[in-house]
Amino acid sequence: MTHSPETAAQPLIIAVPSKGRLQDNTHDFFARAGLPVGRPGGARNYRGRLGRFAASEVEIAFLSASEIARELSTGQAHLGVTGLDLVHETISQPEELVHVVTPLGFGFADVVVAAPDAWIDVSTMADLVDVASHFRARNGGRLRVATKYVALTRAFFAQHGLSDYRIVESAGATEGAPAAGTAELVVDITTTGSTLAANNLKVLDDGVILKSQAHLVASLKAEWTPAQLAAARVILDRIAAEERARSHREIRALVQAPELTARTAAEQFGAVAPFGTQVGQPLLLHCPAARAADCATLLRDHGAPHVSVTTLDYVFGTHNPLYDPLAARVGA
Ligand SMILES: Nc1ncnc2c1ncn2[C@@H]1O[C@H](COP(=O)(O)OP(=O)(O)OP(=O)(O)O)[C@@H](O)[C@H]1O
Ligand SMILES: O=P(O)(O)OC[C@H]1O[C@H](OP(=O)(O)OP(=O)(O)O)[C@H](O)[C@@H]1O
Ligand SMILES: [Mg+2]
Repeated sequence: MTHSPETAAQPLIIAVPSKGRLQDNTHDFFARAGLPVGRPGGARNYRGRLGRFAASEVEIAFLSASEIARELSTGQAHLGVTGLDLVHETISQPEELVHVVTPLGFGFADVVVAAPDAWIDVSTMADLVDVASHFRARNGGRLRVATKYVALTRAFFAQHGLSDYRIVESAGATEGAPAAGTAELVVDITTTGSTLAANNLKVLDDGVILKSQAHLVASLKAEWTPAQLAAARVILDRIAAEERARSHREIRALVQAPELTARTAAEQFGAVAPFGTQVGQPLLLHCPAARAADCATLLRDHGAPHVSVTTLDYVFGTHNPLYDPLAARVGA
């Protein structure tokens, strides 16, 4: 079959961070799902491949985390890895433009409001509202807030009834602004808190605007062809299978009444018996990892002389908890 240029297959485009702290974790995340990110031509090449997909099926776009949020909102990428903070900062109506597929368990950071330690009377947003009006009366100008999270700051301050302030856009070294005399307050991201502490700043008690981590995010603005959806399904299947495997343990034991034991393990620990139960055959359970040891004890109490607990690589099921909601939202 020949294709005219208009009908030639368009690949599924996945945007991944090309630098910064999300990059390595993103590559590890795809590799765990058996889908290594390939970058032929090295770090200067801005297009790559995923796993064994042909270039005509899946294309990787290497971008910065904030560009990824933007490309998802305009539909230039179908899927992308970026921080939730950037999704909310960059996209004005995230619920309408993107679908959050799953959190990824890395890139944790809080977007916070911080004030100088020396402001001993200020520990809440309400205190800040008080200070803001006095500040204006005393200094003539408005309280200045250094940040690159302009949209998040505006929305959060409005929510707390704080309007007497001015934003000073800051691209880097934001925490240095108060000491440098260019702002009184800071809205920035913090992970360990050491940068804030080093700059004699404190987070307000109710000053956490957003708790962020890296997420896999899908675009609702992109055009989703059947082929692109099919590729997304394979990818999300692998990711879901790996996630389920990582969060569960396989437990095996010979018990006298497997049916009863399986039911008890389900009730107490949320374990499932994916292959059913049969008297005289070892009972095989998949149990949430955190409860696996307790579940093993239960099996011993139910007469098992020996219980083995192992890790899993992949667990594929009929339902795909990641793909199904996406398909529903893009109307597939
Ligand atoms: N300690 C941290 N400091 C900054 N960002 C962090 C931290 N921990 C996690 N992140 C996340 O990393 C993402 C930002 O990544 P990165 O700095 O690479 O992107 P960028 O802001 O687009 O690039 P640039 O900083 O060059 O403008 C955000 O989602 C942020 O929440
Ligand atoms: O709470 P902490 O663990 O101290 O981390 C927070 C700091 O880390 C980031 O800066 P980064 O070092 O990435 O420099 P950047 O401003 O150039 O992004 C961020 O902008 C904060 O300044
Ligand atoms: Mg940065």
